[in-house]
Amino acid sequence: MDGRTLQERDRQALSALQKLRFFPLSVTAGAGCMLVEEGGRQLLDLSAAWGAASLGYAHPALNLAVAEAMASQAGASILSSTNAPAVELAEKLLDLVPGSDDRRVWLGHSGSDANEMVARAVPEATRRPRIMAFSGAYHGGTLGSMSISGHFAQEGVEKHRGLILVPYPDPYRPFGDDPGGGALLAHIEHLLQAEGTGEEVGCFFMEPIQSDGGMIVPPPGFLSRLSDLCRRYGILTVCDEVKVGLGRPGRLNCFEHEDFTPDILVLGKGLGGGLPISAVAGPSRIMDHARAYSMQTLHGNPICASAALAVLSTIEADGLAGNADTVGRVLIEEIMRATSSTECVGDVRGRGLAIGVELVKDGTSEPNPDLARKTVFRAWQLGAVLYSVGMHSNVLELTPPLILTESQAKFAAETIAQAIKDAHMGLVGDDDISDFTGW
Ligand SMILES: Cc1ncc(COP(=O)(O)O)c(/C=N/[C@@H]2CCCCNC2=O)c1O
Repeated sequence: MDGRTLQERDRQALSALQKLRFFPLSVTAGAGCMLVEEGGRQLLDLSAAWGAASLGYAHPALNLAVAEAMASQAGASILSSTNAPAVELAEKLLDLVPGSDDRRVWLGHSGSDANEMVARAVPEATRRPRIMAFSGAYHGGTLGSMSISGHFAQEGVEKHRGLILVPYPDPYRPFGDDPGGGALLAHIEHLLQAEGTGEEVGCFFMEPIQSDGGMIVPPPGFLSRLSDLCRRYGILTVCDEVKVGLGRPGRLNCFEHEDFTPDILVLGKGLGGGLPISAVAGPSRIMDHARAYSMQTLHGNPICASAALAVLSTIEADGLAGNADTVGRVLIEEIMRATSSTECVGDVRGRGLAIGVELVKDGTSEPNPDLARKTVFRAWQLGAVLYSVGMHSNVLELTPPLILTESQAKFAAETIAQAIKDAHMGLVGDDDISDFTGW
């Protein structure tokens, strides 16, 4: 090309509207957990593109599945014709996802369109117009999914009429100073008891680990007790596992850690292994309540459905949920060991390979977003890719490919610890990150 770098061409050609940049990463190739950037440097990807590259990059099973699907392309969607990969994927998901009712699967492109469909279909099918959700939750970037989200990135968008947002149970910053979550459950029940409210709420959106809100793991038993409360009021539980599902948390479904089975499960990101596909599994009284109701031209295309089938079979065949559990424990332990002498790490938490490292002002629990931005910038300089999340943008999010090895986890921990120390010492200046606003 004309001598300009990819970053320069990116700035002059791609819209800023969809950029969430933390450092000048220009990717030219990838394999396994490694990304290759312009100029040839290799970096360890601890984000997997916000959890989408569940099998890492250029995985042979994915390559084969996509090539075979393309070679005999069975149409391009399931709107007006069906195809075997889409049907097989739906059957596979109904087999893998526990549930009692007669259920159906809806296939979409993204977590956003999946959550948007649920937020539209449940109120209409149940005639219960209100929705409950958690503050801090990121359920999507489309109007409908933003309207039922509670993350600051979705402020300024009109919320779903009658939306009730409640705090997420955060043992590190507990509601009512009750890390066990009992005070919060009482608060939620009080809201439901208010004049007929409980009967007006059709569903409650929840993440079993609140990811963009800060990789927050709820206290043991909270979601199971919340699920019981919802059931008492006839409220459907919608479990958004777009980022933390499909083996990432050390179990196939993250809700399995929480001893409850949701009425509706939303999947995305890692389902396609880097190709755009999402899925909703739910009761047929919701999922079949209308025809031609929530569709997009390429929904259920056989290429992405084949990719998803390859992802699911690889997760099962290679025991990737177990690998996430084992390697995730190593990663957390190594991060804790490598940062034990620093006072700016407030909390290290997670399940499997869904991990958050909360950065705070020394010796306090006060969020430190500036340190987080400079740490992820420094980590990139040192050869690791990770980003920050949280309602205070002070939590390092680790969602690496599920194929991460223990030795890569040890390198990751050392690199993260070094990046925190370097950033804390001032090796990254404000001008280094001025072009990279993050959230
Ligand atoms: C729990 C959960 N549910 C739904 C979504 C929306 O998924 P899409 O971005 O595929 O539409 C997401 C997306 N999360 C954002 C995507 C935008 C960039 C910031 N990082 C994320 O992981 C999510 O984490």
